[in-house]
Amino acid sequence: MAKTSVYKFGGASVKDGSAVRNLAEILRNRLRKNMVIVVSAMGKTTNALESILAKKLSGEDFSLNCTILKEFHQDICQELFPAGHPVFAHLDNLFLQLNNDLEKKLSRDNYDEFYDRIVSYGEVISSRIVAEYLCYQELIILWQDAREVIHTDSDFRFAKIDWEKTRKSCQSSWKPLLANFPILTQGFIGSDPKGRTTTLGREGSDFTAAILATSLDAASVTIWKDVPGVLNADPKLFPNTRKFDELGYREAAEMTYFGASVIHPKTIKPLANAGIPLFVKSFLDPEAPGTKIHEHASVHHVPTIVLKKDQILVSFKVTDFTFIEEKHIHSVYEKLQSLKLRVNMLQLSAISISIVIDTQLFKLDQLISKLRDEFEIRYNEGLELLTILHQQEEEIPSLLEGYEVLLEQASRNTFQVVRRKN
Ligand SMILES: Nc1ncnc2c1ncn2[C@@H]1O[C@H](COP(=O)(O)OP(=O)(O)O)[C@@H](O)[C@H]1O
Ligand SMILES: N[C@@H](CC(=O)OP(=O)(O)O)C(=O)O
Repeated sequence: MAKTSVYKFGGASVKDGSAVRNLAEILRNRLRKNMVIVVSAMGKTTNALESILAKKLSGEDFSLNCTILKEFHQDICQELFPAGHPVFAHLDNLFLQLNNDLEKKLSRDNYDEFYDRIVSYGEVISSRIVAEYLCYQELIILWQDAREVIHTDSDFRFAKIDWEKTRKSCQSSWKPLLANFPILTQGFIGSDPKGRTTTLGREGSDFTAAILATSLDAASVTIWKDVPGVLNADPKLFPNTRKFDELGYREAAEMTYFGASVIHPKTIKPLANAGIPLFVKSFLDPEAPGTKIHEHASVHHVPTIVLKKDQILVSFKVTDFTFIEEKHIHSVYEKLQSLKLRVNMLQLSAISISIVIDTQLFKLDQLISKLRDEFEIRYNEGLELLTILHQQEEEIPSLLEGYEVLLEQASRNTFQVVRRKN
């Protein structure tokens, strides 16, 4: 039997009617049985659902947001389907369910579980529309709910995969189906042991593609993006970028670790372990080769820039005239871990620990309240973390022009700076 291949289409590739049409054209000559297509929510739907949740939490009226979101999807359907097509009833139904779920009680205590339930609608709605459109185009595909095979723990918003159970479900439920049909499913979502919806972390659909690929022993994964492949910087932020024709798993993982948002950071590891190549290709130029990420890529030393926005620099200063010791670091890391906060950069001085973290709702307040008895805490918000791999000294000043530097760190291969616009 031919090996499975996995395609992933993110939000940008299904952001409007013509994007969905383009997706169908990409699949027209490529779709075959044994293929899994993973789709994300359409455009910025997840952000829109997050805004609805924020309004609900603060007791504001969010009905207009829901109407706008429904109209956004309805407009896409009107562009793709004739009046009276069953997709319109599906859409009505899903928005009815979403509104019912939004009626339920939300507090800071059940926020994460509630969040997962609500934001999952983005992927469910998108996958319904895309599946209906493909079938309407006679590209026959089976719609499957990812929550039936992607098993996780109950760590809502950052759920961890139960790899064994996921593999079993993929092999027993989906493998037989794939022998006859391609499957279309959702990225980003899974279910916990009680069957409750979980999510894998923002932008987690790339990771879903990797989970399904390893669980189905796939031959390859292709993620379709609005860029020609993996470049040496985000082309939306930096001019004169260069595309990598190939990258080693390790290099790609390093780029994503520092924040290159083109691939979700958890995607590479399972693929590397299983030796499954990852192709990053452009949905705007599907015939172009893109970037191949695999084991035997030749090593390069091209300077590579990664920019992470919305960063907070927090400094913890000891107040009792002692110096920083292991116990201080341990204490800070323990609290960070309990809040599921990842450190993007760390710097130690004799009397302080400085960390850089992502901006996340409520988290800074919680961190400060947990540590304010031990340390004098200062923080700066609205910062950017700039990482340059294989830096060339002469190019650094131009990247810092017009910025104030708050923290800087360099090793032989990596230069990092926390900066703020002047
Ligand atoms: N090194 C990089 N190479 C290519 N694209 C990058 C890089 N770093 C960041 N990006 C950004 O990643 C975007 C594609 O990823 P993303 O928006 O998450 O896709 P999707 O949500 O459609 O899956 C590009 O539009 C680009 O702005
Ligand atoms: N829709 C989710 C999951 C995702 O991965 O989306 P995208 O493939 O558009 O990055 C998010 O926005 O976080």
